[in-house]
Amino acid sequence: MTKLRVGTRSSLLALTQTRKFVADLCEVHPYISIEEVHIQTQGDTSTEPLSQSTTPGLFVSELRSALLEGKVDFLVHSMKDLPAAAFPGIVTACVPLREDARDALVSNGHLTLRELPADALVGTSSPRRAAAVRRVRPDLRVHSIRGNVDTRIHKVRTGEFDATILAVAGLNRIHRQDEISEYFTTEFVAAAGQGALSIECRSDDAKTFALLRECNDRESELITTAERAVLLGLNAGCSTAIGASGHFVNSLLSLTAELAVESTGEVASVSQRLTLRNPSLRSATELGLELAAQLAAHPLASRAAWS
Ligand SMILES: NCc1[nH]cc(CCC(=O)O)c1CC(=O)O
Repeated sequence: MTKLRVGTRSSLLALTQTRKFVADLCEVHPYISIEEVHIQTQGDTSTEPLSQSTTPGLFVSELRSALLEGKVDFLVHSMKDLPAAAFPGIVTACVPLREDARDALVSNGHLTLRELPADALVGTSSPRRAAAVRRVRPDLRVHSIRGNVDTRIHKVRTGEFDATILAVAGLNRIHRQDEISEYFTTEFVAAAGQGALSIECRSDDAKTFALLRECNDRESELITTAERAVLLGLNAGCSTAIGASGHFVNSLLSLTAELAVESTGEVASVSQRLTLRNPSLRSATELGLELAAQLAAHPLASRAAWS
């Protein structure tokens, strides 16, 4: 019996997705036993608006320290919470099959964004989502909202906010999809890596790497690699209103990226498709970097903040 310890945050979403991954892993490797280690991060305790944080990876640094110190053997992250740059001593062992990458509106009265009354208060701490609201509904108010997914839904249901935007994947995972009043498909582009998990282990731990690797989904890995390369190329941080969304069309990897000005909602959008049928992680990265270069050269880029 191989024993492994998994490090996870202890929010409802983090625990649910960790347990789902562990269940899938145990199906592939029935002789493994997994111990769950809960780790609190600065992101769980701080009340400062995320976009004003100067520490990249607020939700991950304690988790990665525990991994490097040998307190745990692997980590389950929401990929969206990870800074785009690689971390020394740590590798992505696998990207499991990605969930729904879209954003959704949770509102009182089950209204869509276009149906919300003028002056309605929308809670979001994401510059990308704030820009989207300002573009579609410049007459609404946008304020920062903090807390876990369940807390944010509660803040809408108790009337503190009229609506909030959340990832469909997170709502699905905690079985709160009934709260959704609108799915955003064409209005704006979702965050790079949204809906995907990133499973990490120490780069010198070949045995754990090999076990985890069997849970990799190649398409999810390629798509999210391209999306995250857009962040890398722009050196984007939490304050950047940037979206990147890839998918396979007839076996070709296609990527769209959007950079917005948070205060006005103005947006620069670029798309490109790889002509290769079997892309490598390297060619997926190059596609993302190419779109980042196009966005950086856009006249709007000088007014779109990035750290
Ligand atoms: N810490 C924010 C965060 N990180 C991952 C998700 C959702 C799940 C996902 O994208 O995988 C969320 C909440 C949200 O944006 O609604």
